[in-house]
Amino acid sequence: MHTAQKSGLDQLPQVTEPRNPGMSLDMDWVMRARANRSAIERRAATLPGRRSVKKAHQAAWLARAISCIDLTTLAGDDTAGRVARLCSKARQPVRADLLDTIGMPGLTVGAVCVYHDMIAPAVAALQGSGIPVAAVSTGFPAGLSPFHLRVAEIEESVKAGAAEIDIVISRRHVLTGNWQALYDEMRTFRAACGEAHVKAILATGELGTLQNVARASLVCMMAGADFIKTSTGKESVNATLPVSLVMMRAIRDYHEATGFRVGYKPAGGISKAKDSLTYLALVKEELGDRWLRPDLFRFGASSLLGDIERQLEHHVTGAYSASWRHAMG
Ligand SMILES: O=C[C@H](O)COP(=O)(O)O
Repeated sequence: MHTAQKSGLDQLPQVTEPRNPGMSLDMDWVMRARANRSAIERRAATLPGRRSVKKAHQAAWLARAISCIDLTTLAGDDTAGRVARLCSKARQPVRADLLDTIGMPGLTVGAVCVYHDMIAPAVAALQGSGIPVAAVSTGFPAGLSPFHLRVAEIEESVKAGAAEIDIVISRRHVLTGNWQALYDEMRTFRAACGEAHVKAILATGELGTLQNVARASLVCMMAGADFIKTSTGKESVNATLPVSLVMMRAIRDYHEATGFRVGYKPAGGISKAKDSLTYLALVKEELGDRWLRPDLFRFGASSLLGDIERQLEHHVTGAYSASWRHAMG
């Protein structure tokens, strides 16, 4: 039997999901959304210690994690050369012989995520690979530039070849409870994206409460987000398990009520293979197997791939290599 089947993971043929069209803003639903912090934190605390993925199946789960990575570089000193190197890594994330051994030849990451000016080199370097380029947008990371420029930035990035746009929401709309303003903003961003898929970055570390996270998640989905994403990677607190529980449950509620599946992207500070397994197990438990695919789940991460590669190498060869051998860009 194939490694992936034995592991409890299904194979990865393309599945096409109808895009979330959004709906009108339902304020009753938004205000009903609550988050019981102590219950959520208790549940989150039990997750990392659990052996939800058996050792023999880890290679298949780690390979799945790779397929869901938005391989990211968002640094002020990014260059076309660094992005090109990152894109070769995206095309072949792990040594070919390791992938053959675990029965996953041709595995790639989910997308490459860059700033606007790096879209062109990324598109050129990924040509023919089928790997989409995602661009952070709308005045990332703070989202405080003039609104018309934020909208224009989306349009420019789509024109430059980005197939996915990671927008940042205005945190102040959440902090002041101005849900209509958040909805209108997100609606406009979604429209500017056109065919490109839009990920709504909530910057959860700046939203104050888990209840705000639950409400902002719902409002962004109502406004047509294809994905909701935790963080920019630049806040002082980025992806966490409690926040992930709240956002996944909002996604589940939205699916139950509307029939549309919205994707989930934890981002920022996820750098260890074992953490990626915890997240995948949580997705499986909270949302189900359908979400364990790159069209509905991504890790936003700049250094996770290096650790997963080391763990896979260890799995296959029994030895760890030095981390410098797994440079990203
Ligand atoms: O969206 C992706 C994040 O910016 C990456 O954060 P990271 O560098 O902590 O992995």
